[in-house]
Amino acid sequence: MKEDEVNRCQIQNWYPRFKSLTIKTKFHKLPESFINYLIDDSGPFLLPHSVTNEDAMPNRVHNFEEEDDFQVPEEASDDEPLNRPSFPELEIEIRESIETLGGTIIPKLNWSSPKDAAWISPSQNLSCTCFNEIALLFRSSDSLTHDLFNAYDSCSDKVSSRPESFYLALRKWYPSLKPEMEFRCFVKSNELVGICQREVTTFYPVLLNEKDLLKGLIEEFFDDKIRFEFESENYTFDVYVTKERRVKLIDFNTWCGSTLPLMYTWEELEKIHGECDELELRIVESRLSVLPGLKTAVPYDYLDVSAGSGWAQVLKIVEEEFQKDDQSSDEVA
Ligand SMILES: Nc1ncnc2c1ncn2[C@@H]1O[C@H](COP(=O)(O)OP(=O)(O)OP(=O)(O)O)[C@@H](O)[C@H]1O
Repeated sequence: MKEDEVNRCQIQNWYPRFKSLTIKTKFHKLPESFINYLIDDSGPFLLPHSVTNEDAMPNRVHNFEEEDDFQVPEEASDDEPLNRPSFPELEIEIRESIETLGGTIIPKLNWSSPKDAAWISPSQNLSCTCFNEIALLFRSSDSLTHDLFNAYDSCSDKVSSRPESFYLALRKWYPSLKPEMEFRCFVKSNELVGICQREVTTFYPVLLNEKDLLKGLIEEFFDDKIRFEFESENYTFDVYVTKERRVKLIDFNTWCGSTLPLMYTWEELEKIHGECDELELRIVESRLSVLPGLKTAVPYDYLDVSAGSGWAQVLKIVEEEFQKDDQSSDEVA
């Protein structure tokens, strides 16, 4: 892979050309002081001081002394006051953009969203209404370390350790996107060689009936809108199919590198020849064939403790072993 191919997948680069096909997005070039704040591991984690009085964690205790039963530990009082970072200009510009996008957004850096950090947000998802919520998600995300440090690691012509500039992309938030309607599409030598379900941890029966229809819609979208417009030969893109059967572009990603092939393997995709082989839309065909999640990478089997599950069987064996041990220790005693 070449650096150019990686660069084309940065949202601030592809967005202007594909604006009409994707989610409305606003961009802010990030000052290096904010990038340093994101990567600084030296002290305690502090949210920026908000000049607009917006708070990422409204329910947390702000002033411990106001708590009825709070006693100041001696060593804690030495730490005050904490020097909180502040980015007043950026915060105000972001507030304006969020307002024009309807009040709620999902944030992204050049390539990635902080998708692994949703658990820390009070909403438990990636929606944000203010700068401090964005800062909280970004500081808590490991996905963003790809953008900050490793974006060019798979490049054969690597000279850059990071992009020249970082951008914050604010995308209008759609609360009712259905995960089963998101698909990843694989393009090799300008041919669409594979499509698959993006959320692979769940079986969606509806997809069994709609597979052919969805494949046709996505293929047509690729032929009409993407194939001759995106400059790379090998890449992936994610789409969402609306209930009106319109295909919306979510994102471009590289071929291989840090992009997950989801229900395929890269070896398998390399062998498909777009012109000869029939295009396949691969879905989870039954409850038994779900795959580990992207966010936690914990296999479903690990979480499933219901009767008859893998865990139930392991626990049964362990219990039997304990019983045997008990019996033999009884015998010894
Ligand atoms: N505007 C939006 N409103 C609501 N949810 C969204 C929106 N945009 C994206 N999402 C959800 O967030 C997820 C991650 O978004 P996105 O693809 O932009 O992140 P990413 O970091 O580039 O992910 P990947 O690296 O897997 O492509 C999407 O799969 C989708 O479920």
